[in-house]
Amino acid sequence: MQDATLCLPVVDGRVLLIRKKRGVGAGLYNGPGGKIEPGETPRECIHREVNEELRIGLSEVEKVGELDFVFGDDPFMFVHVYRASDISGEPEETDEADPKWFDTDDVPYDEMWPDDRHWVPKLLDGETFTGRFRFDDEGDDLLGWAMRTDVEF
Ligand SMILES: COc1nc(N)nc2c1ncn2[C@H]1C[C@H](O)[C@@H](COP(=O)(O)OP(=O)(O)OP(=O)(O)O)O1
Repeated sequence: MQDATLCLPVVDGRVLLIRKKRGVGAGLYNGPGGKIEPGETPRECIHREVNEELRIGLSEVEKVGELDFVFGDDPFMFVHVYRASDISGEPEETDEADPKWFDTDDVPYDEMWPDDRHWVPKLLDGETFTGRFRFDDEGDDLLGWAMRTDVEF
């Protein structure tokens, strides 16, 4: 199982997403984030990844979720999810990511991983959650999911 992180900065009624340019989920909108490196904490990872992908800093960062992704019968990724209420700097396009702000009532779910429509609204509503999402072998179709809310981290 690969551990990873994901963060959605939500500032002034808008959420900052990236159009992923390479790797897992390339072409889709997602929050910035990535795989946790050996010896790194999840919190250290999300600050590093956001800086690498967008050249910005995060502030008022809280952990709000944990997502467990399964492809076929195999564990795929365990993702620590953060919400940031502020950023420092101006998001820049890099070779990994193209940033874009969206109104929180206009999130582009049709261009995101299919699990996102189940947990992103909870994050935007200030809820905490865990979720387990089971995809087909290739990770194309979401076959089933289960979520809990009001979780303490
Ligand atoms: C399967 O469903 C997923 N849904 C969502 N919303 N996000 C997902 C899903 N699977 C993975 N992710 C996220 C979790 C991480 O934020 C990234 C992983 O991306 P990547 O493998 O490209 O991570 P990096 O460390 O940036 O990769 P390289 O440095 O090796 O390019 O996707």
